[in-house]
This record gives sequence, C-alpha cells and structure tokens, in this order.
Amino acid sequence: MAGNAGDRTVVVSAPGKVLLAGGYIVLDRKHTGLVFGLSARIHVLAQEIHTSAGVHLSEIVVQSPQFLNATWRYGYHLVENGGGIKATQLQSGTPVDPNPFVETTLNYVLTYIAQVDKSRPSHGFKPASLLVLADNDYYSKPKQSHDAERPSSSSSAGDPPLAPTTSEKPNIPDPSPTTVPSAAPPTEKPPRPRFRHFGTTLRDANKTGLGSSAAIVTSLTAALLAHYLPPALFDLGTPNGRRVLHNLAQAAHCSAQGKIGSGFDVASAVYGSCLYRRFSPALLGKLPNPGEAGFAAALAALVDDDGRRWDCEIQKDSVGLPGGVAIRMCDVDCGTQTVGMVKKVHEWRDGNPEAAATAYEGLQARVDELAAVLREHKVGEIGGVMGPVREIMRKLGRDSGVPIEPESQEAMLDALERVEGVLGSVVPGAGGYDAAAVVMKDDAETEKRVRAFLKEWSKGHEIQVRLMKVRGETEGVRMEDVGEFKLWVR
Ligand SMILES: Nc1ncnc2c1ncn2[C@@H]1O[C@H](COP(=O)(O)OP(=O)(O)O)[C@@H](O)[C@H]1O
Ligand SMILES: C[C@@](O)(CCOP(=O)(O)OP(=O)(O)O)CC(=O)O
Repeated sequence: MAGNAGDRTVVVSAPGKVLLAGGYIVLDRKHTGLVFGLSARIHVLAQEIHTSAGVHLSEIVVQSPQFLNATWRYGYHLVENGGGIKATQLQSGTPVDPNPFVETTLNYVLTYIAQVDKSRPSHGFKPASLLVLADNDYYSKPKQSHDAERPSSSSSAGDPPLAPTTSEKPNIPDPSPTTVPSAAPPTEKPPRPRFRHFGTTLRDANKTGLGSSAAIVTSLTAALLAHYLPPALFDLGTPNGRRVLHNLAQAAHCSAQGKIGSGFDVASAVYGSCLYRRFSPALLGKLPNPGEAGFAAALAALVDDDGRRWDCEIQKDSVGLPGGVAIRMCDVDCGTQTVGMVKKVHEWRDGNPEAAATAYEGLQARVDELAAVLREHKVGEIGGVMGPVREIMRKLGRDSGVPIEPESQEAMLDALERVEGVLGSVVPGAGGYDAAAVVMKDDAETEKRVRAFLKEWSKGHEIQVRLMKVRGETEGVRMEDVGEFKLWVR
C-alpha cells in the first residue's frame, strides 16, 4: 500500500551553527573549519492531514506559527521525463511570500522519496502538515512587542495552530511547559514562551545569524523522510540515515541559496560540532534542476552515493569543549549591512596568490591549534590561540578591503576579553558587523559580568550588543519525543 507504513507523526530538530574559526578558508577543500552546533534548534513536526470522508485534498501545508502570514500551501505533481515531483505554491486569500528554502526542499525530498520507495505510486503522497518551531534566539526581540513577553502557559493556547483556517495571531501555545528552562529567579519576570511569536512576517524578522536556513532545510528534510518513508528505508538513528539526510539537505540548501557554499552549516545541522572539510563543488554542479529531464534519477544516485563522490570530511573526534567552559553568542547590531564579502576576499586571493596562501595556511594552523586546545581541555591556553585567530582575520580583512573584524567590533572584543572569566572571542564565520562568539567560563558570575559589560558598552557606543542564551553544543539532528509537542498534534 502506498506509503502507509511511513506516514508517521514525527518531530525532528536540527541545531544552528557557529563557525568559530576557518571562515573563508573552509570554502577551499584544502582547508578545514571548526564548527560548533548550537543549543538553538529548529523543530519540524510532520503529521498527516485528516480530511473528512469524501473530501479529496492534495496538499502539503508548511506553517511557521511564530510569524505573521507564514502558512505555505503546496500542490505537487509528477513531471515527465524523470523531472521528479514538483511542488507549486497555492495562493488563496492574502498573498503569501514564497519561501524558497521550503519549496526547494519539498522538490528535492518528495522527488527522492518517490524515486527510492518503489511501493509508492508517483502520486502517492497523502496530504501532510509540517509545523516549524524555531527556538527564540534565531531572531532578535521585536522592538515594541509586549505580547511576546507573556508568560508561557498552556492556557494561552488559542486556535489549534494547524487548522487550515487558522487566523494568524500572536498566540502560541507552549507544547512543553515543563521543559522550559527557567533561568530567572522566581521574583523576576516570568519565563518567555518556549516558542515566542515575533509579531512580524518572516521577511521583516531580525535574524541573529545562527543559520536558520540550514537548520530548517535539514529538519524539514528529515521530517519528510521519517514521515513518508518506512524505517527500513530511512532511519535517522543509523549512519546511513544521517548520510542520506546530509547529502539530500546539502543539495536542496545549495539549490535554494543559488550558490554552492562550503556547506559547513548543513553539515553541523546534521552531525553537530566537527572539524569540517567541504565536498567538491563540482559534485552538485552537474545535477539537473528540479523539473528538468533526468533530475529524479540523478538526485537519487547522488544522494545514495556511498561516499566516493561525497568527499566531505566530518571529524567529530577532533572537537571537544572543556567542562566549565561555554561558547556563547552575542547578537550585534551596528546598523551596517555587508554584502559580497566572500567575493571580495576571493578577488584579493586571486590577485595575490602568495600572500593569500600564507594567510590561509596561517589560519589553518590556528584552526587546528584551537581545536586541539578545546579537545584536550587546556583551558589556560584558549585565549592564547584565539587572539591570533582574530589577528589573522583582521589582516585578511585589511588586505582584501573587507570589514571582517570592523573597528567597532575590535574595540568591543578587546574590552570584552578583559572581563573576568572571558577566555577568548572571535567574529565567527565570515565576520562583519552582526555577531560575536565568546568562549567564557560557564558560571553565573561570569555571565552577569559579561551582560553588565555589554549593556554598558552599548550605551556608550554605536554598536549594540547583547549576550544570547544560545550556547555551543555538540549534538546534531535528532528525533524529538512527539509527546512533548502534543498540543500541536491534531
Ligand atoms: N522559522 C522559519 N520558518 C520558515 N522558513 C524559515 C524559518 N527560518 C528561516 N526560514 C527560511 O530561511 C530563510 C533565511 O535564510 P538566510 O537568509 O540564508 O538566513 P540564515 O543565515 O539564518 O540561514 C528565510 O527566508 C526562509 O526561507
Ligand atoms: C565565508 C564562509 O566561509 C563562512 C560564512 O559563515 P557565516 O556563519 O558568516 O555564514 P552565513 O550564516 O551564511 O552568513 C562561507 C562558507 O563557508 O560557506
């Protein structure tokens, strides 16, 4: 019977990322980057949509109830000449912005499922609902939003969030009130809802740069695979299941992004913290686009490849974190957008091959040193290795004319590193004006000092910076207990 065995209700979550060291060089297969998964996750709940007797519905509905106007409905059809299954966004009522990451993921994953599950007729996808729930740190606090500070309580549950006719309002039930970490002492403000409403559309949301697109593509891919495929064909608990997920999510993410990045963000969404060496970009360059002749067979062959073509390396053993030490993220707001940083660095690299090779090799040595110091729990040496990472990034920025560690960040990080308990800091990933990563002692006193410092600094400078709750964590994608999300299950 078509897909019946697989249509399970599942919840999958995938973590965000921080590239602590190795920005730019990780785009080159010669080099590696040190990436940590984050405690902030994007969860996807997949369940069947039950229709009334006689009602025929052929829809996949994806909904992000933390945002306004964020319900995407898709029809799907089989394309001739092996072009795969194509999803088409359906519009009715208020126009809804397309969501390229969601739509592309549907194209890739439904095509893959139809190709590998031979017991399923090509139109054998029962209607499904996919609910996306992102941990609060992915977006910064909406200005002038009072409602988002309401206490979490199951009695705040309004309309069932998945009802196709749901009126979208900032009223999110907390599916697992008991699991909300309550950091605040009882006399302070009540805890926020686990998944707050941001009061805006996704387009207007203020992202904090934790890698939302890779986390959503990965968790959506895993949720669709686990929902539609029987465990014999997809099991996230096995190395093969994670390999299939990784390959499929990388392909979908690159296609949605319209460029082939290093893929460190999808790799860490699947595998968690690791020393990452990228795959050869040519691997995806040859894949036809969804709907083009031969897409389905080429995609399945690529995804199921046993590792000969996928030459990326995920070294988990090379990464660790000493007890009592935390990697924390700061949300930085400088009001400046930096575009085309990678392009500019590459232009400089191509024009200055020798200087670039020296810089890249120097940074690689620091990446390896930092990984070793963290892995071997040499707490006293962390600062001594992170300082040179910053220096090399600053020099790379100066040489290529790109604000990788802009002066406003440099001054702030220099002062932050003098706060007692702070071991080191960097501008993560590509750098720029929007984030900072801090390695610090994991205790309440240090956290208090860091928060106080950042508050003071933000008052006296143009740069606005705050410590987020999110921290580095080693675990990658995982199945969640559906019971914790029962308020969302229909
Ligand atoms: N909660 C969400 N629900 C649905 N789609 C999301 C969500 N968060 C992120 N996305 C998708 O990811 C895109 C953001 O990707 P991108 O701009 O690359 O940011 P990031 O650096 O966080 O990955 C959004 O435009 C949307 O397509
Ligand atoms: C330059 C890079 O090596 C690192 C960019 O890291 P970020 O963490 O800055 O990435 P985004 O979330 O996409 O902004 C590009 C890459 O590796 O793809």
